[in-house]
Order: sequence, then structure tokens, then C-alpha cells
Amino acid sequence: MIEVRNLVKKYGNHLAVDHLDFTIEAGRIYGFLGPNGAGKSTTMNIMTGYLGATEGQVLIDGHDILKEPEEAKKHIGYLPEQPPLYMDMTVREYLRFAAELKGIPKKKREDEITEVEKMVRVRDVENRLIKNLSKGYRQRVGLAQAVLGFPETIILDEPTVGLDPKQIIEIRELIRKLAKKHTVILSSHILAEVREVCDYILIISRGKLVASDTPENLEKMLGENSTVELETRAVPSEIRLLLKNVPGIEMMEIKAGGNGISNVMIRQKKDEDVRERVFRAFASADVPLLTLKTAGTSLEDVFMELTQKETVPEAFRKQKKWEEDKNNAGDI
Ligand SMILES: Nc1ncnc2c1ncn2[C@@H]1O[C@H](COP(=O)(O)OP(=O)(O)OP(=O)(O)O)[C@@H](O)[C@H]1O
Repeated sequence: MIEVRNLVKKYGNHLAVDHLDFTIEAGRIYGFLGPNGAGKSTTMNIMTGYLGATEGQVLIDGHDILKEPEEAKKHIGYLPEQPPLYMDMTVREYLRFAAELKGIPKKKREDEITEVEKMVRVRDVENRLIKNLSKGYRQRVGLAQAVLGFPETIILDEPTVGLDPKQIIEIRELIRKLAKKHTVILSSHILAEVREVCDYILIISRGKLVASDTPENLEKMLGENSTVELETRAVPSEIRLLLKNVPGIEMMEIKAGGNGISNVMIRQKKDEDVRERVFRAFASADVPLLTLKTAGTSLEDVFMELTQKETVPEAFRKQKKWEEDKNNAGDI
């Protein structure tokens, strides 16, 4: 488990990380998602002990990364955005060097390196100089270095950046494979990547954590029941009349199609579900409804909403408040 508590990082006057507070539980793939410059690399560098924080604390399985770096680092493997590869070493030489730095006992080193090489599929190039490898292979060597020692948690900063589509697929497959035995945290500014690979998302914007939940819950929280879409065989004036007195409707937009079918988008008032009332209004007038459904919010909408606005949307403030209250209640 990793606990990040009230983390702050200032570069001069610039607040790159702004009071981050979150917990990473074992056994999941976490996505650290945010636009460029949001503070992802800075946070990961602090979590892994590469960079000091201005304020706050990071505990890796109970060990403070600054006060007990050796013990804490045993529990994590890190692939930074720029992997620390030595271009004039062969893959095997480099992994031996990394294994030694990690303090893997000499007796176990060779077997472990072979195991990891097989796992990330670099065994066929183990005697090649790193400088002669493709970017995809280099990234896999970087990944091998992070996996050596089989730490509980593997942290990957933008692991697919600069790779071609085939290499991206390979790295994502590897990450899924790793996640069977390790907790994985990866950062990305690509929403599709995080959605595809991760089962829990932390959205960071301007150094602040603006949301954290499963992709499904994030979509639900902002979008639940906000819009209802229907199609009906009626003209707009008739629809307006039918829906005029239905409670819970904030506004509606009606588009008449050429085929006698109108499409209606209804925006519901907060915490309302108007579907049943709408159905009854149409049924009592004997006007057929062809479809009636809530239109979901996509993760794209959530991401845009959260990272483009200065303030945190109300749904998330409420969720955060609820979590705080729950935590405080637990302390008593
Ligand atoms: N060494 C530094 N000195 C000054 N400012 C820095 C330094 N490193 C990062 N920053 C600034 O801090 C902010 C956060 O940067 P960071 O690299 O952590 O973001 P990021 O989310 O990882 O973005 P990217 O995906 O572009 O790497 C940015 O505004 C960046 O310009």
C-alpha cells in the first residue's frame, strides 16, 4: 500500500503539486491521468524518492520514502519517463548492474534476470548493445529493470510515449501481465490508454487531485440521469404540450425528423428521474414512444470537465466531503 499525504511541491513560486492526498491499495492497475504539465511526473518522482517534497509525506508499505529510502524502495519498481539506460551496455550487463544496485543477492541474480528477460520478452536481444535497440525494446528493458526484485508495486511514467502502435499494444499487454502479480501505477495524458488498461483512475489537474474512482463511477457521478433522450412519432408542438406539466424537466430540445419522427433531448433537474412520468404522459395521450433512454456521460466528458475548469465540479466536491466525513467518523 502507498499512502500519499498532503504532498506539495513548489518549483520557485510555481506550485506543481498542490496538497495531493490519496492511497494506492494492492492489486489494482491505477491510472494517473492529467494533461501535460499537470504534475504527474513530479508526483511519481517524489513517490519513488527521486525528488524531495516541499511538504507532505509518502509512505510505501509503512516506510517513509525520505526517512527510510532503502526499505521503502524495496517495495517499488520505477520506470521514469526517461528510462535510466546505459547505451553502451548490453541488455544483460545492464540488468546485472540494476540487480546489483537493487541489492538482489548474488546467488539469485542470474536466475532472476533470466526470468524477467523472459517475462518482458527481451531474452532474444540480451547480448545486444542497448544503443542498437528500437525504442520499443528499450522500453521493455526499462520495464525489466523496474520488475527486477519483484517489488509489490510497479510505477510507470508515461510508459507508451513515443512508441509506435504495435509497440504500444505490446507494452499494454505486458502491463496487464504484470498486474496479475503486482500493483501497477501508470501515468498518462491519454484518456483512451488509461480507460483501456486501468481499473482505477486518479485525475490530476494543475497539481490537484480532482477525482479518483473507477472509470464507471466517474462516468456515473457526473452524468447520472442528467439527460434523457427519446424518439416519438409526434410533431414538436404536440410533444411540448405533452411534456409541459411533467415535473422534473429543466429544459428540452426537440428536433423534427423528415420521417415524422421527432428526437427529444430532456435535461432533468438534479436528482430527478423523469422517465416514468414521460412514459405515462405519452401513453395517456396514446402517442407512441419509439425509444426512451438516459444518455450517459463519457469519460471524455468527465476528463474535459475536470481538467479544463478552474473549480472542482459539485458532484466531486460532494463525493470528497462524503469521504472526509466517512474517514473522520472512522477516527472516533
Ligand atoms: N525542474 C523543474 N523546474 C521548474 N519547473 C518544473 C520542473 N519540473 C517540472 N516543472 C513544472 O511543474 C509542472 C508539472 O510538471 P510535471 O512534469 O510534473 O507534469 P506532468 O503532468 O508529468 O506533465 P508531462 O506529461 O508533460 O511530463 C509543469 O508546469 C512543469 O513545467
